[in-house]
Amino acid sequence: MVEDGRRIRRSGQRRRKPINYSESFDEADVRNLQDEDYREVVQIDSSDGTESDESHLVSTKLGQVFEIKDESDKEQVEIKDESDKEQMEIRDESDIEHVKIKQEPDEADVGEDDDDEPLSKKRKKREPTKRKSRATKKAKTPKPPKVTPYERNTNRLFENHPYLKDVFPFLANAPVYKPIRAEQPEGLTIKLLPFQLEGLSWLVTQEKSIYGGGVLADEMGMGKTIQTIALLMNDTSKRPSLVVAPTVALIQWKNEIEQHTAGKLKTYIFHGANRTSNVGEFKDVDVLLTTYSVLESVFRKQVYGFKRKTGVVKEPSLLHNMNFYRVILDEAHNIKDRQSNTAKAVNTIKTEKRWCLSGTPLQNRIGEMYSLIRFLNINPFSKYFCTKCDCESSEWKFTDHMHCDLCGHVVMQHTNFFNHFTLKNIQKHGIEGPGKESFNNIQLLLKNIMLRRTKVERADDLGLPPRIVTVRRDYFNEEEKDLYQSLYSDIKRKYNAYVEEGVVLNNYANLFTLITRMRQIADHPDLVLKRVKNGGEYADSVIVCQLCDDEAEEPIESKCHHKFCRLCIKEYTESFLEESSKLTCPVCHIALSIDLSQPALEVEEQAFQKQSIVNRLNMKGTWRSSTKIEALVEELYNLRSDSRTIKSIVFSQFTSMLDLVEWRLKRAGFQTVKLQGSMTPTQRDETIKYFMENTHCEVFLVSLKAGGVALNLCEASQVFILDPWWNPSVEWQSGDRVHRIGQYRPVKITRLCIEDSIESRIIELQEKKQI
Ligand SMILES: Nc1ncnc2c1ncn2[C@@H]1O[C@H](COP(=O)(O)OP(=O)(O)OP(=O)(O)O)[C@@H](O)[C@H]1O
Repeated sequence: MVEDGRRIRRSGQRRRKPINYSESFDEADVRNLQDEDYREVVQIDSSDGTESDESHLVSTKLGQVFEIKDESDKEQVEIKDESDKEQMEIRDESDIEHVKIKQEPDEADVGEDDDDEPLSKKRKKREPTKRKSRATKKAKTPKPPKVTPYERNTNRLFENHPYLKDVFPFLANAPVYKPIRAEQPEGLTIKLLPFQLEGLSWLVTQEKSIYGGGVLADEMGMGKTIQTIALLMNDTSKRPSLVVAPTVALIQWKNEIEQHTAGKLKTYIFHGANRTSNVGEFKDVDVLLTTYSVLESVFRKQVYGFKRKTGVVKEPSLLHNMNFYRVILDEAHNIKDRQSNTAKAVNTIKTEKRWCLSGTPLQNRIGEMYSLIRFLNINPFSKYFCTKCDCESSEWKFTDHMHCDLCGHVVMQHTNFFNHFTLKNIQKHGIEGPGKESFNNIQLLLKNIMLRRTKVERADDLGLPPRIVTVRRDYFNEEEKDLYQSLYSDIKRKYNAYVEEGVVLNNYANLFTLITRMRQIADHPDLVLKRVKNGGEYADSVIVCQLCDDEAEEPIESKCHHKFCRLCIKEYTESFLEESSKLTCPVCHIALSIDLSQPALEVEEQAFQKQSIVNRLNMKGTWRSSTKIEALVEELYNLRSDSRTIKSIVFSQFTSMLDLVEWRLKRAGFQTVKLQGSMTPTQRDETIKYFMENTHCEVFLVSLKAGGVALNLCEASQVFILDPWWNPSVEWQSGDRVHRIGQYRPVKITRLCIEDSIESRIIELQEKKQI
């Protein structure tokens, strides 16, 4: 029943006009594929061509797994999720209303309408004439328009917190941002481009404003780091600053600061086991650099403690006991889950100014902005308000889970400003009517706290060479085709059996894994045939992702002790947006509980090498390459020239694929380096340096899950993406590693695709969406 109900709702939603976020968020690029499209991709619905209710539901569900769905559905699903997620803290207004109507009816609630309705319905049947005359009477005395639950709550909010009325008029009347160029800061050795000088001027003005910071959201590779360093140099007496960045970007930050300030700013990397515990060492430090994982870890140890023989020990966090002048979050979307420990860890840092840097501040949902707004402390957007009295608070304080610690009113009577004035109406109305107003509200807010420029807008300043994206299409050889077909038939058979038994949803994770296998075969059959099996020879020494069956990249662990690549489990959990209550562990099927931003589990480098697929295969004897690998080899051969080295980056989401490619390329005479998740920041930095500085090193193999963001790899001008990723923005980010300032050669991005496999369908649908 529930499923049917859901299906009906969804089909209703599909009729709604699709919502295009990108209109308002520039290149927010929330491009998902339609669920009809998804069925086209996977084609595993009932074999007779008719679509059962359940198959429809599941194809829709699976569509969400791979983010292939209708945009209007997306809106519903995404926002619904937000309200689900915020169930405890940010209540649904309609819920509040529902409860209120029952608990304490007021004038509006017990209006004529409510009482008359059943009676008038009855009369409609029995006394048509009388009913008509009454209608005429009514027409003479028109009723005042009904106040919607939303309006009622808004009124109550305004009654109890009058200043809230002025928030949006204030934002609307704020001076419009006018690009003004700042002076090049003294001591900054890199000459800022015109738009970067404008950026610096905005950063300085913004710090002086009531917001004390904001979001610098220039497109990737336009120099957000440089502009921030310029801000640091603009007034060096304002210190210390804390930069929180992903591990992969940490050393890059240090290098850029040192290179471009001629050593004027003293840096300290707070990372690794040997980091100091003596705050005195930070006395002369201008910029402290750390990672999200370290910050989360020290926060956790301070708040929750850790186990020792003597019991739980709590350790004060050095970073949380310092007073910073400013905190800068690089790749700030790392805190988009506001309930994660990482978000809590950054929110509790003591600082005067707060900055978020991100080329993609909005990856999936508008709700993701909330976590950034909370960090930035943008009032009243980050606050909770009581609709019954003047109580307001930055924290959600309900010790007994029922009544507010401050005012005693119940949970339902509290709401969050951002949620009420932006999310709720978009959830209910899309961008029509009140939804449009909420959309405008978000735009007003962003206009005041965010600066975003795109490469296209600033093409003249940047002088970037063109970027060409092509798809190279190949066909399976006979052997691969047989294998693929048999796997495909197996999946189809299993799927149909699940449909018949009515247990498709229970086998969701199973299907997810099987489809990953189809994608792995398109790379090389050995990824499936020779994968590390549970309990197998290497199972103890390596961490295997329980979703992709590959060596886990940035492995993280669920409460039920199962381990996954961070990106795999993230995609998996995001696919349950509509029904988070059904989110179960793909291994043991109990309700899944996992902190997606927890620090990655440590992997022994030696174990990592020992278990490489290359060590498991007989590479010298009978090993056969694959269509995909040979296509890459051919492309790389074609790039060879006598006069110069053309460097390439090869991305794959499967580390085993990178191992095979590495082995094959070495045999073909290519010098390669490889970046993988298990490397320390120093190892990563040395590997990047080796590639950039060594002319003979032609190919850089990068795990999409580990190195898709925050890398500067301008020495290369060719990018090969070996396997399409469900979320196209992850692929675009990889291309931006080379198409950035400092690139003078035309950039070519080649996506390798096996035409007669699931890959061609994914690419087809991604292209369809981009038109
Ligand atoms: N004005 C400039 N002159 C020369 N090089 C520059 C300038 N601005 C930035 N760069 C270089 O361009 C590259 C990209 O800059 P940066 O890393 O700051 O971009 P970003 O916007 O932070 O990128 P991402 O979002 O990918 O992290 C860097 O190598 C940087 O040194």
